[in-house]
Amino acid sequence: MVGSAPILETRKLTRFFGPVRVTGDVDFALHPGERRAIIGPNGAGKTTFVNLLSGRLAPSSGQVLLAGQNVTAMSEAGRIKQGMGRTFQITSLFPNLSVRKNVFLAVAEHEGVAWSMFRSAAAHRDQFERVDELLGRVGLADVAEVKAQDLPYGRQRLLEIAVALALRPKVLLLDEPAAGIPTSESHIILSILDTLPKDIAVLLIDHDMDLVFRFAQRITVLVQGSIMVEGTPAEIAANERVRKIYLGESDHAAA
Ligand SMILES: Nc1ncnc2c1ncn2[C@@H]1O[C@H](COP(=O)(O)OP(=O)(O)OP(=O)(O)O)[C@@H](O)[C@H]1O
Repeated sequence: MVGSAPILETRKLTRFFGPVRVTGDVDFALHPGERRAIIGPNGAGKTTFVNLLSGRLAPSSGQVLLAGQNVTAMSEAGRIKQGMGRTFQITSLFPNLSVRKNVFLAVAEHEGVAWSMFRSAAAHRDQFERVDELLGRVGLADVAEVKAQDLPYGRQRLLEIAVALALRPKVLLLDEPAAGIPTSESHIILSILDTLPKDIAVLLIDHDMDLVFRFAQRITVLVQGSIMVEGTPAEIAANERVRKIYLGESDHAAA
């Protein structure tokens, strides 16, 4: 990773809401295949930062670069086409369609294949194989025919990951994939994250510190919209300022 060009980068990225600076002068770089987490106290600006990366929000100033290309003015849809994958806290699934159909539509969209009721199954064989592979990867093969809306919330989050992967992202932004999942089950998310293709850079935001510290190779700590410190999980766990400001008294010795 050292020496490789960043796949995702921000330069002096800044966002105001009215008079309040919620993101301030953020210089950030994520490298191909990296496993990174962003942590910070409530209101630190984590979700705003991800929204600026994905194009959901426009910055007040500064730049976002994806694979070296300045995408600051590009729409969210445009960035997805360029390889910026994302899961959403608010689900973006088709609730009435089956798990399999949700993933199929994403695969077909990515490959530019128009879905037709009148097409033979054989014509879609490659897409069906890809759908099966993705369902297996996120552990949803056994519920492939269940409607998305009938899945427990945690498994809907897994389906979102499958849909995001169907678009073959270079970068995957995961905003609270473990939200709504009991802490005792967050290891399921971790094991899915472990199976993600190694060439995809993954940026995780989550409040589950066990998940964050087990997942990340590096952690970026955001405080009041700016990067306070970056480092390995061991460095962050040992950082006095982080412990005081964010982790408090709890001990998250890097697992
Ligand atoms: N659309 C908006 N309009 C005005 N203020 C906003 C808006 N969105 C977020 N904020 C403010 O920006 C700050 C950062 O919010 P953000 O949701 O990005 O933080 P966060 O670190 O993701 O918080 P949490 O950990 O609680 O999810 C907060 O003070 C929030 O109230």
